Amino acid sequence: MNPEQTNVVELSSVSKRFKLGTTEVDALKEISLGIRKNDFAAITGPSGSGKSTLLNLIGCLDVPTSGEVKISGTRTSDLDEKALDKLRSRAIGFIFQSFNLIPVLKAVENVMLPLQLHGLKAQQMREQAEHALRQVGLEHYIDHLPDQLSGGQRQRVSIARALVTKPNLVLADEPTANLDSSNSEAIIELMRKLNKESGVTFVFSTHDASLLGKVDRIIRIRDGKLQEDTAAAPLKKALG
Ligand SMILES: Nc1ncnc2c1ncn2[C@@H]1O[C@H](COP(=O)(O)OP(=O)(O)OP(=O)(O)O)[C@@H](O)[C@H]1O
Repeated sequence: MNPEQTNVVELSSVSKRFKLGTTEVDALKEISLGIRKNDFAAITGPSGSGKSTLLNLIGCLDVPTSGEVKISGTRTSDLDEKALDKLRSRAIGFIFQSFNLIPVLKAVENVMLPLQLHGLKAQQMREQAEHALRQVGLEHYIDHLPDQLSGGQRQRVSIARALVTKPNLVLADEPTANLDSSNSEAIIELMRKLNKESGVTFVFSTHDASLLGKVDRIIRIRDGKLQEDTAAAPLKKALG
């Protein structure tokens, strides 16, 4: 079997250089890795090591300076902005550390938002949003506004919003950074349950070493370089 067929996203020798005035920062250097279907993976590394930059490239929110990104086998450099937008909105869900909920919209209305690009009727959007809120255990908070919810509940709403379009891949940049330790664990356990039950691939970044015991795969970066990828370990071992 061609291993690429099972990869949701494939990065080949990807580098990212930022220019700030006359200064250049090599945020990522020659990273090659594949995100496989059903992965439950954490990207970890010190502050400034390139975690957010890597997630942004995996999610096609940014483009590499060199190297290649493929989504489900399609080279993203072959797509125009409109095609890339469409691919992103259908295939990838995003979760942010600050939740990014709209304060004047109820939980269910926040979750309905990504469906507006999908040409559904209002009733269908509402039913799908309510289903996503049930999946994250918020069936009793459907009509609450974000400021009537705790931090952990707000992050659950944003997980429901990421899942409502039924993406193959959900990316989360430091999803637990604004939560206390018990809520952080609960959010990772919820993502893991959704990963096991619905087969959604999850990749999230974290500083928090205590969460790494809960993932199947650790992608560790340092100074923009891939330092460790536990998914690659068995292969290396097998090759001696
Ligand atoms: N838009 C940008 N312009 C210039 N430099 C940037 C930009 N985005 C990131 N960088 C630089 O790239 C490097 C990697 O940043 P990145 O945000 O990916 O790290 P990180 O590991 O996510 O950090 P943290 O854990 O603190 O969020 C840093 O040196 C950062 O200053």
